[in-house]
Amino acid sequence: MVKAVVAGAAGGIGQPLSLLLKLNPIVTELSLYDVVNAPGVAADLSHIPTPAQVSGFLPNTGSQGHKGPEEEKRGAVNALKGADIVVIPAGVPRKPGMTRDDLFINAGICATLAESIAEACPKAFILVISNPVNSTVPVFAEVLKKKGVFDPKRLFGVTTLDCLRASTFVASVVGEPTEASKYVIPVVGGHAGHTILPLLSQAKPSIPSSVLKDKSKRDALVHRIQFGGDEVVEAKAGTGSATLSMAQAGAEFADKVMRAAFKGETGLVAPSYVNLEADPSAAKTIQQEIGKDLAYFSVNVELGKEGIAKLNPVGKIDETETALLKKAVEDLEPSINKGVGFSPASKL
Ligand SMILES: NC(=O)C1=CN([C@@H]2O[C@H](COP(=O)(O)OP(=O)(O)OC[C@H]3O[C@@H](n4cnc5c(N)ncnc54)[C@H](O)[C@@H]3O)[C@@H](O)[C@H]2O)C=CC1
Ligand SMILES: O=C([O-])CC(=O)C(=O)O
Repeated sequence: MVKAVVAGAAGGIGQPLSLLLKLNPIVTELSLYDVVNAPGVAADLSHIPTPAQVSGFLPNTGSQGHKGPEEEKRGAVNALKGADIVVIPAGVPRKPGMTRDDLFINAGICATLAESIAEACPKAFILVISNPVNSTVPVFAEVLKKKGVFDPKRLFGVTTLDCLRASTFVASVVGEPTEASKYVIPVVGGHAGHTILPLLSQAKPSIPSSVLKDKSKRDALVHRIQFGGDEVVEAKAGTGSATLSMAQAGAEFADKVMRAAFKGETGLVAPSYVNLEADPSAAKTIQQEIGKDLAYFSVNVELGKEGIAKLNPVGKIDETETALLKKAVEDLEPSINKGVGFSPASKL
């Protein structure tokens, strides 16, 4: 029996993500939480004949009529009770002209949800989608630490959309647009602009040197992967950011985490933005590779029964990537510090 929770389930990502989790046969219970409309989304999905039994929760569930921070937490705790995996796309998306860092207002939402998780399901795998991921993952970790339940092996920043974009854009540039899914490109670093570092030199199958050695082609490709989110934000012209591709990305990553944890599948590897303490000996190697003692970084993660089984080193990178890595680390550090230093309004 596997209980999955989506927090932010009524939103642009939350709805299609909840649909995809409803279609995943590993999930037997699907609990949807949002500050609006979660019961409606739950009623809708509940008519699909798959194993997952669906329910929806609002902040004031269990104590009608009040919607203060305490009520919000109570509703979330009801939704989260006994969860095995929690996927979190709760929070405000970007509008044109904004950076992900401008979404730091989501830190408060994340801190409140982290408190509820600490109380309701401290052992759950936590998959953070809410931006800015580079800071919200540290926010989750700090709250969980204060509550004495932090397990770095169970906390994941979801960066899968960067990998999907890398596959799609690489396939298009090499002239194989219909073969996108065969390209696997590790994307390391973080999830914002220059912190997104696609390791094109490690692509499988490898990218032809006619692309890799052509500076303008390669720079354009890297830029498109790093700033792919902006393309969608601009195309949506003020109505939001990537939702459908993100739902697919979130569902793919959640599926891998669940297959490793609950089905015992081995050899499942995917990049994710994690606290490097999840694998202390690998952390040292990674920090040496990146030239800085960052506490968080996205690397290829080997998934297992307890979440993170092993962190893979960045590995061999070429000269172009070495320069990109320097910039990624520079930009990532302040975002991590901002998340670590965040003080939620409520007393933890
Ligand atoms: N990690 C990634 O690769 C990506 C992350 N995102 C981020 O995901 C987040 C959500 O994006 P969208 O779904 O497009 O936004 P949206 O505005 O459509 O949906 C967000 C949902 O969160 C809910 N919400 C707000 N406060 C809440 C709380 N305290 N508890 C539970 N739910 C709450 C809202 O009611 C809404 O239904 C944004 O921060 C966005 O930047 C978006 C795309 C990719
Ligand atoms: O660009 C945004 O704000 C949403 C996001 O993280 C992405 O699409 O990668």
